Amino acid sequence: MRLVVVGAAGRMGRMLIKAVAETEGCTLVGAIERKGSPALGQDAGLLAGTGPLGVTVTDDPLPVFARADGVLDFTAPAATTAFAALAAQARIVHVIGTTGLAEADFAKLEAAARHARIIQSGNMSLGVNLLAALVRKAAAILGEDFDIEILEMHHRMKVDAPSGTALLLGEAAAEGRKVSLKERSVRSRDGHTGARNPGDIGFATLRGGTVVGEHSVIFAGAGERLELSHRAEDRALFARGAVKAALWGFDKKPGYYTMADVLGLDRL
Ligand SMILES: NC(=O)C1=CN([C@@H]2O[C@H](COP(=O)(O)OP(=O)(O)OC[C@H]3O[C@@H](n4cnc5c(N)ncnc54)[C@H](OP(=O)(O)O)[C@@H]3O)[C@@H](O)[C@H]2O)C=CC1
Ligand SMILES: O=C(O)C1=N[C@H](C(=O)O)C[C@H](O)C1
Repeated sequence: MRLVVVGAAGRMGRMLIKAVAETEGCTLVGAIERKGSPALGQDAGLLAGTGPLGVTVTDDPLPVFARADGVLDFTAPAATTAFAALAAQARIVHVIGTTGLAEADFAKLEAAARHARIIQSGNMSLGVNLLAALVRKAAAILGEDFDIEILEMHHRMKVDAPSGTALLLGEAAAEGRKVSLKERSVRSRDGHTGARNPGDIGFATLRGGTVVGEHSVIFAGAGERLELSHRAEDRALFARGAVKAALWGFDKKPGYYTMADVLGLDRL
């Protein structure tokens, strides 16, 4: 499968280049960065620390998408919606790991998925997607007597909050409870907030150091507490998940898919 990495010089971009180079059946055919990036003109393999791959980083996605089967995209919301339109034009697979997407961005991705095969997830790891299935189940069984709080910690450079994973886990909890996350989520508390409303789903965000990604979903009941947690120890995990998603999407029809589809977890 011929793959392009966009946001090639980013923390995830470099991991993705390495993962593509290390995966049998995949070839890197393009690496894209934004205009003005110091990475432009460099060999993508040297950028990622794999040794030369003969692919030069450019800022012009159009000709690169035209010769690709798929694009791996861990960038930023404005870039991702623009890349989705190009992936739709080229009728290719678009794997999206970018987080911090707003409702309007999701609407653009849904539109692009009429022609592209979009696989989007706030977390590309098997562990987190299994955790989401477990959270859905626990929320359905435990009911509103148990307060749900979602705690996450990431490195100091992360720009969006709550994390995409925290929101994915919140959606799973809301689905389990058959409520709308939008209506029940509490994303911050400060000052005299009053007592907790039964049925709320709370989020707490920590940022610092080099933490790759840690998430806990806490079910706090009367006299007992259940905690389901995941700790990512290496970003390579997400990159391998993204490549797996691209390979899965190769022979699928245009549409909007998630990692639960890729991993077969939607049936749990
Ligand atoms: N779903 C998952 O499993 C995971 C998701 N993520 C998400 O992936 C995203 C990226 O994370 P991370 O790698 O740490 O962030 P970085 O900031 O290190 O990387 C993002 C890269 O994208 C580049 N970029 C931004 N806009 C464009 C554009 N228009 N064209 C080309 N390149 C562009 C940035 O360039 P510049 O620096 O010049 O802006 C940067 O090099 C975040 O949203 C993060 O939350 C991260 C890990 C796992
Ligand atoms: O920005 C990151 O680093 C990560 N982002 C994703 C998220 O927002 O959940 C996934 C992972 O936890 C790392």
